[in-house]
Amino acid sequence: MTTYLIKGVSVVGGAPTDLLVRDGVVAETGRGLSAPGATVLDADGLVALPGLVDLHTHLREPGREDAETVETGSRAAALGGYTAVCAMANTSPVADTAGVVEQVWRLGREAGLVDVQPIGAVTVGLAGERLAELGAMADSAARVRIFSDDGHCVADPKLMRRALEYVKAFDGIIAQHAEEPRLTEGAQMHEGEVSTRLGLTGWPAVAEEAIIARDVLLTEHVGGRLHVCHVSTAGSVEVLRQAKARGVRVTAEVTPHHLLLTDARAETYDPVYKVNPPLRTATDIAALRAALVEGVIDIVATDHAPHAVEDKECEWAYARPGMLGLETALSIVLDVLGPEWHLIAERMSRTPARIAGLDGHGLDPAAGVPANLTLVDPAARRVIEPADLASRSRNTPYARMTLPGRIVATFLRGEPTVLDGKAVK
Ligand SMILES: NC(=O)N[C@@H](CC(=O)O)C(=O)O
Ligand SMILES: [Zn+2]
Ligand SMILES: [Zn+2]
Repeated sequence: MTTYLIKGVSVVGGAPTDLLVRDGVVAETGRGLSAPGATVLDADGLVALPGLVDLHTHLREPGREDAETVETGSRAAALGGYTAVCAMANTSPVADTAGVVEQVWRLGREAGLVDVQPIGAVTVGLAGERLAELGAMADSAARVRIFSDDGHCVADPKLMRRALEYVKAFDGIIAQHAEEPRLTEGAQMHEGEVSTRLGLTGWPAVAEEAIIARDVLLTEHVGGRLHVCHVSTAGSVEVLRQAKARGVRVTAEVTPHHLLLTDARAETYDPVYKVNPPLRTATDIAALRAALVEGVIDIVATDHAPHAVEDKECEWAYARPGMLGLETALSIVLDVLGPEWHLIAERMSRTPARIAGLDGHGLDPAAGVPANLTLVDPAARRVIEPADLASRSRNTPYARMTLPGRIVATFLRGEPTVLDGKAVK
């Protein structure tokens, strides 16, 4: 195993120091370190962050390997500065058994680019009718702790209650895709001024807010743990704020795209902007940004949702919802929050690692800590070229935009997965 001496790096925005990475851990830190035989990386001007952790990634394997695989998605993640991702269950077959979650977990190990932690489905086939084998998935080699029917809402309140209750036995979490299905039948975009003008069926904010309100009450009632996926409205923020003030064990995520893009993008009729929940208004964006700073929203999660060309380059109404996120997330957050390194580390690494219970992740680089870290060049600016992305899909909403920040290197347990901005394998 190669030893690396990272020279002159700012650890989470602090004064420049050196990091000696040896045998999978940060062996030493301090100024003017020397280590004969070590590979020296000049990190002048770079910022070291704990490796990013994504609580919401679609890797599409098994079933849609034409859109992404565990390996290609893992490479995209490493290039984005991630060292761990949680893989959503809406694959084909659905990850609703110990067998499927173990397969995804094993594929992640084989790729060896990030730690892939499978999320299990809440209901069999995501059909919302009966609970999947939650206990068997928890006991499997994949040790599943987060369960989600993401892509679908667990709409039946009785099932949701039973799921929240069941996973308490192993301190599990239900991650909800909050969308009241009756309120979003045929929905194409955010319900508001723009949808009215374009004549597209609207997805009202209340369809999200009503489910979150119901679920925090259910969670409070059973004493469970709830995580709310891709929060997108100002009203949802208020529901979460009240729930947290009462001490309900609820956490929430926001995606980079919901922090930056508005429903006005739909005016282009380019389905690259079609996503679930839909892009909202500037007022929602302002509330989401403030909530992220404040901590009412705990984390940024990408909801990286690769789709094959034929599922995206078609008429808006027929296009699948979802957009890529892993390779651009840090740049968008940097653009939105500015170089607030502690906040970025908190919202993109420490807290998601803690929620998911990922040992060895989310820890600031310090002596004795597993070397899961990423080096960022905050001064760099780059133009996003879809063809250059490592993802197998091309559905980025940031094509040809110039974004701040570049991932220079990523280390997983002391082994580089990215060096000089390029994937190592
Ligand atoms: N976000 C999306 O628009 N799509 C996701 C599903 C989901 O996150 O709900 C997908 O799997 O493509
Ligand atoms: Zn979802
Ligand atoms: Zn998703």
